[in-house]
Parts: sequence; C-alpha cells; structure tokens
Amino acid sequence: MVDIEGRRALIALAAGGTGGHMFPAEALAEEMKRRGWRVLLFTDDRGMRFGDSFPADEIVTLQAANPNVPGARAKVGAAFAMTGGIITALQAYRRHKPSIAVGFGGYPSAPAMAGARIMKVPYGVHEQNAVIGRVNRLVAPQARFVAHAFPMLERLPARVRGEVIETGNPVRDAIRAVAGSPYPDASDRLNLLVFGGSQGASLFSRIVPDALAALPAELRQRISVTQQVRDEEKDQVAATYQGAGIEADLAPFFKDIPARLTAAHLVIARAGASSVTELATVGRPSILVPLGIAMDDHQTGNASVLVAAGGADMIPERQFDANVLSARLGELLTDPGRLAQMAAAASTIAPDQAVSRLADIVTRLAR
Ligand SMILES: CC(=O)N[C@H]1[C@@H](OP(=O)(O)OP(=O)(O)OC[C@H]2O[C@@H](n3ccc(=O)[nH]c3=O)[C@H](O)[C@@H]2O)O[C@H](CO)[C@@H](O)[C@@H]1O
Repeated sequence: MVDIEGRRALIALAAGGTGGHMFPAEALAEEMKRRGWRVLLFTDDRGMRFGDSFPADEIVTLQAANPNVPGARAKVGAAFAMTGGIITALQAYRRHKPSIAVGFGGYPSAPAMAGARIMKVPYGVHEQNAVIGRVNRLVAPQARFVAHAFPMLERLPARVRGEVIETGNPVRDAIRAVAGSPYPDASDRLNLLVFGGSQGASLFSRIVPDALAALPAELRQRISVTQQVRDEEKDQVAATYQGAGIEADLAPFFKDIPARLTAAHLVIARAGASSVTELATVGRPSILVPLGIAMDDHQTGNASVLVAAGGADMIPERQFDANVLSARLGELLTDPGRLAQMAAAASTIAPDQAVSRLADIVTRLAR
C-alpha cells in the first residue's frame, strides 16, 4: 500500500473504445497495482468490452462523442455528451480524490482530463502513435507531461507546459511474458498470423486468402493461417482456404494473441500503435498495411518506425492486392533466413521498460 499526503495513492486512467487505447492503459494499471496503488478507469461503452480483464478498482463509463462530426444537430449532441461526461467525471474525482490522472486518448479521455483540470488533479497524457491524436492534442497544452511511444511525435501543439518524454508504448503483461522469444523453427510448418485491429480486417479478408491460394502447392501445404475475420466474412474466407488446401483458424477476435504472435513465422497486420509495439516486443517479421482512413495517416508513421529498423515491409493500402501480396509472400516464406533477420531487427526497437518509465513519471508528479 502506498499513501500520498495521507491518502491511499490512486491513479485515474482514461482510455477510449479500441484495444489500441485500452491495452496501454491496462499495462499501466497492472504496473500501478504492483506498486500498491488503486486504479480508477474512465472509459466508454465500447471500452467496457475490455473491462473484464482491466485491473481497475472501479470503472466509470463516461458519455463521450466525436466533436468533429458533421452537422449542427450532431455537434449539439456531442456537446451535451461532453458536458454529461465532465459532470460524471467530476463526481468520480470528488469521491475518489485521485493523486494523478493519465489520458491515453479516445473520446472519453476528453471529459476525464477536463474534469481533472477543473478539480486541479495533475494529469498527463500518453500518445501511442507517431502522430498525436485529436483528444491528446486538445488536452496536451495543460498537461504536466506528454509521454510518447516513438522517437518522433508529429503535430504536438507548440505550447505545451509540461515535460515531453519518450517512454515507448506500454504493453500488457501477457505480451511482456513472451518478449524476445526465440524465432520458431521454419523448416516445416509456417504459421501466418493476420489481424486488422479495431478496423481494417475486411481488406485482409478480401485479399489474403486469394494471395495465399495463388502460391505454389508445395508452399501452401506447409502454411497454417490464423486470421481475424468479421463474422459475416468467415464462410467465404474459410471456403477459399479450404479450396486451396490451407489450414486456417478464423475468428473475429483472438484473446490469445500473445501465444499466436510467439508461434508466428510472419505477421500481416495494420499498423496500429500496439500492433507495431507488440511485433517489436516479441520480435516477429511483418508485412504492414497502414489503415488509409486513420487520422492524419498516423499508421504510416507507426509502420515507418518498424520498416526503418528493418523489421517489417510496408505495402500502402492502394497498392495492396492479391498479386502484390502473393509475390511478397512467395519471396519471404521461401527465405527463412531473411524472416529470422527481420525478426531480430524488429526486436532492436522494442521499447525497453516503457511501463516502468511511465509509472516513474506518474509517481514523481502525483500529489
Ligand atoms: C482504426 C484506428 O483508428 N485504430 C487505432 C486504434 O487502435 P487499434 O485498436 O486498431 O490498433 P492497435 O494496433 O493499437 O491495437 C490492437 C490490439 O488488439 C490486439 N488484438 C488484435 C486482434 C485480435 O484478434 N486480438 C487482439 O488481442 C492486438 O494484439 C493489439 O494489442 O488506436 C491505436 C492507438 O492509438 C492506433 O494506433 C490505431 O491506429
């Protein structure tokens, strides 16, 4: 147990609805619990999908909405949601009296950090991407610190009062447990892991099965695919793999990604921040296809970090078709030496101690 100024130390975390924001917040929650703190989480209904595994003493759901939606009526709705969210956050701050708050981005971070400011609770933000997100950009100027994942951080507001510190992206304990696992033997089976993250699996459902089906039969027979697919696409994808004689395990979400990453010889993924960080942490080669609609093209920024290290190939979405992918897969899957080299190169940018660095800053600034 840790006390700060006579109260049991408590951190308020805020993160929005995708795994990309929730998992880094979960990693910090795990670390603060280890250090004897209590944890309060602010999230939204979407984030509650990750609530079961989140080590929080209390979870408060906030109304939150995109303030940039087109249309006057939607904007008024968003303003109401924001006000409602701030009121709920203020009630929780009064009840729990946190020593510090940290926002990880996503809509619920906005009312949660606004509430912290009103209650004079020091707060910091963590940005997971190479380009700062909208909510973090909005709340960064008054933050006590802006921690960021990659060496570069684009579009940071000019006037930021607090410290700007590269910490890396915190990863969940389940990923840290398999950090740097030896590259699997590639002389027989070849495990391919394909996932899209919160959006972006559909493109893979359309392209990847055809690309694999076009590979030579002797290579196809050695491949086992694990692929994240939407429910409505599952039958079609399964049929293509079956027709091509390729073993496939298909699901809308895999809870055991750490084990599947460890077993993978090659990964095809989007370039969300956690995906990129996990590939580096476990040390696996990848073909990255940044999500074209991502705000400020931040996924290309994320992917570039792994590509520059030599750990990944990038294919822009507009060039990503079955022919291009099949050719790239044909080269990589028949060159295990190259895959192992890429795996080692990916590991060189694994964030060292990101979570404890972040926890140290939090502990120093809490009051
Ligand atoms: C569409 C969009 O705007 N996505 C953004 C979103 O993350 P998004 O959630 O799409 O992407 P991330 O790569 O950051 O995280 C995905 C997470 O889901 C996990 N996973 C994935 C598939 C699966 O079956 N099981 C599973 O556990 C991955 O291991 C990873 O931890 O927030 C990230 C962090 O701000 C951004 O970098 C992304 O660009």
